[in-house]
Amino acid sequence: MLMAPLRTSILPPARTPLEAALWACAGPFGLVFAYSCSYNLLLFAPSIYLLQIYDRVLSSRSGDTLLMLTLIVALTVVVGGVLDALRRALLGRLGAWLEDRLRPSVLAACLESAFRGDGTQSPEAYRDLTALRQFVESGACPLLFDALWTPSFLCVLFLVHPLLGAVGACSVVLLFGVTIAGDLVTEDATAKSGAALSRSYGRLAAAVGNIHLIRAMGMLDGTARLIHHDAQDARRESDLALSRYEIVMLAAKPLRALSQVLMMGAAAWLVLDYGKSPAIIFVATLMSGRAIAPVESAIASWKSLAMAVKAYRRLAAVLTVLPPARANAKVASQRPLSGLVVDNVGLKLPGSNNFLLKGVSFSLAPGECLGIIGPSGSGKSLLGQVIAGLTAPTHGRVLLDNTDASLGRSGYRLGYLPQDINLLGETINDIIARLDDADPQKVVEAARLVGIHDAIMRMPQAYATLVPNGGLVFSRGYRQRLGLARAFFGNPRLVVLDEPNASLDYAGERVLLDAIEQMKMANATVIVVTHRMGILAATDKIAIMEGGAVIAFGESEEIFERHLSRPQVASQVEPPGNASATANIPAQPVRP
Ligand SMILES: Nc1ncnc2c1ncn2[C@@H]1O[C@H](COP(=O)(O)OP(=O)(O)OP(=O)(O)O)[C@@H](O)[C@H]1O
Repeated sequence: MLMAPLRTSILPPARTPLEAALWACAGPFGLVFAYSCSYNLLLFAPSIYLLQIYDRVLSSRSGDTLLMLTLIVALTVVVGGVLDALRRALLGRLGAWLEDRLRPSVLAACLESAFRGDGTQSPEAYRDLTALRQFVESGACPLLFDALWTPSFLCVLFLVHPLLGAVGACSVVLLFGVTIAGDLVTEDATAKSGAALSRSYGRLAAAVGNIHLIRAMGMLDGTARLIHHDAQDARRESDLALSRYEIVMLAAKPLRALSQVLMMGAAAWLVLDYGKSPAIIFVATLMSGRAIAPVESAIASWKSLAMAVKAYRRLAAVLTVLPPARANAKVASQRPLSGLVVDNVGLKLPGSNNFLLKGVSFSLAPGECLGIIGPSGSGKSLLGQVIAGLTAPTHGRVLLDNTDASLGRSGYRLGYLPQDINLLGETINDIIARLDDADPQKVVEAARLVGIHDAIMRMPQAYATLVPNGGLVFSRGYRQRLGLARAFFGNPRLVVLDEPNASLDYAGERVLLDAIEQMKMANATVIVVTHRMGILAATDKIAIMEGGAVIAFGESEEIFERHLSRPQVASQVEPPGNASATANIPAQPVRP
């Protein structure tokens, strides 16, 4: 019951998932605050006990009063201990809840941020979530609540005598100043150390991902040296931060001892000159101890507080790039099919005036297949990526059934086969089903479509066979077929295939032609980027690209008639490995 996060109607609407999660924690945090208030109130008990002993017990010499007072104070100490344990347990569970609640949003935001080209921040932001949980769970949090009571203890000192209050307040301010100074002098080195450490982790992750290449090319030592240098930089900067911090903190201990001596001296002077009860010496010492303790503890946990604040800021920043809510796939599938419209699409790199794609416009009906051909570097793959929604165009737009298709906003299931096939997933099933918990029958259908079902069934665990190293163990042709099965999986509305037959043999290419025909029959719009003419037999339209622009577009027959030579059409599917396949594409722009 304690952990049921509250979200009451009096709270203003939260804008980000981080704010929403923190608002939801308001109730449990309030409870921790209440426990802390009770705990700190109970800390006054020993001082009152001392005053009572001096004022009542010693004068009356009453053993019963002493026993009663001692029992009451013992009870407050026990209750205080229980409250302290309760608030720590509550914070522990709250930290875990906060992390679980935020993880999906933070992961989505990290991946989106990587997609938008700011991938360096992603792993760090993901680690920040753990840092935030660790801070909430740590003892630093209760100390913050305790520190709120420092003014109350100082007030009591002022009430006893302004001189005692002044000594206590000066001690607190000086110790707090030392803490701030410690943070300021280490800020720069700590930031540099964190950046170098992130760099070394990033390099290690990249090295692990490319370990075969690194070993084969003899780059192991060089890679290890780079990572080592980054780690050394990180340690050097963190040593620098630590030594600066320790120098500043050298002042903290004597300052603490001095404040105690001054407090006792001032209290004793008040007893001598102003006839105050000797008990105020003990009360003053106890109260100043209580006022200074949270500040002193905060010195120890200042670092974790500062780091938690930085982690919070980074998380808040990364969560602003959350992907737009996915369009409802059900609604998308109910939309009337009107086809694909590529409207004056242009693409240029940031800070450059060089257009990689220029004024590309065409439209395709549902169930039509377009072949994109052209010389190397003409922009075929880039156009495929823009149509598939992997890259947003800087000019123009791509509409699928009258809905913006850029960055996957159409809500449709899209199929994409990249040139460099990266098979993500632990098993064959994962790879084809795109890591989804999909109907096994649909996975089998996709595998059958590209003709690899029998080969999969011959594997030791069929579709559950583990695929190590992203499928690098498989032949290129087999990986290409797995990539195709993944692209065709789940009846996609739009399929973009970049060089789908580059590694296929003659039989594989025939199967691919059949698969594309089936996709067309299911009303999918299919785009094929290719250098090899055989696959063009499946196309209804062909676009020829040159220098980022479409220089010819039309019905396949017409394009073959006007721009490509007949013999290749006649063969329909040529034997694989025909290097002269693009030889008939005109080198000079030809206007349709
Ligand atoms: N991320 C990028 N940054 C800068 N330039 C890029 C980027 N991606 C592609 N290019 C450039 O855009 C141009 C078109 O590249 P693209 O890969 O689309 O060519 P292509 O026609 O598919 O070539 P190929 O047939 O060899 O695959 C090339 O000059 C390429 O160098």
